[in-house]
Amino acid sequence: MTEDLRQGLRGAAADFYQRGWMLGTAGNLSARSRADRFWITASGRPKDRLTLEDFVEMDLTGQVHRAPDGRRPSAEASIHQAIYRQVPDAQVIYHVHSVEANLCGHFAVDGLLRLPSLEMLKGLGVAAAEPQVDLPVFPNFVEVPQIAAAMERSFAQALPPVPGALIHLHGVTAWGRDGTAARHHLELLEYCFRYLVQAKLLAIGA
Ligand SMILES: CSC[C@@H](O)[C@@H](O)C(=O)COP(=O)(O)O
Ligand SMILES: [Zn+2]
Repeated sequence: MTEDLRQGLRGAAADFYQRGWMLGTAGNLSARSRADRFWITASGRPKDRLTLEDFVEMDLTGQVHRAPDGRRPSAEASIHQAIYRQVPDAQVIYHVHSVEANLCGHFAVDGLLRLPSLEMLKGLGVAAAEPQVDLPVFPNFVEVPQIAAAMERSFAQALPPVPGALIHLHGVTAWGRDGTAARHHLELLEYCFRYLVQAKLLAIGA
């Protein structure tokens, strides 16, 4: 069972690497193994060639339970902890660094990125003819636990309108009730980012 979780994350990482979202070891992926524990990619590993030894099991307080060969958890594990603590439905979390996600950070106003008003947002849980959805954008503090704390404070007040968030000039994080849902959410957000960049190039409103 836990091997299945890690195999699922390996497959997702290889796929996201091919799309250019996890180059140069960028990004981190995790999956809950039980309510208060999750497997997460070890820090600094190449995401196109992860092995089963490239995952660390830890809990929601940050304590490491299994670390093959002394692997260290992702440097951004505190962000995963914060999301798992605040979003009970989140079973899988994907954090990637795409060019478009980082370009879109420049379009944010007061920490919010207005997503394009597309029917596809239905796949992110927003069913409206012309959806008006703002994605939260968090500052990229040098100390990662500060990013995690900002997210946790925000999510404790209200969860984002869609299952994802941006970190400014850093990357996007999306989650779901399983690997398939998390992947769909990430793909839909990335589609929105590409749309927004194209719309800006064409100088049209989104
Ligand atoms: C390519 S450097 C990117 C890292 O600083 C970080 O943002 C990242 O996403 C990967 O960190 P990691 O510790 O490997 O999980
Ligand atoms: Zn990152």
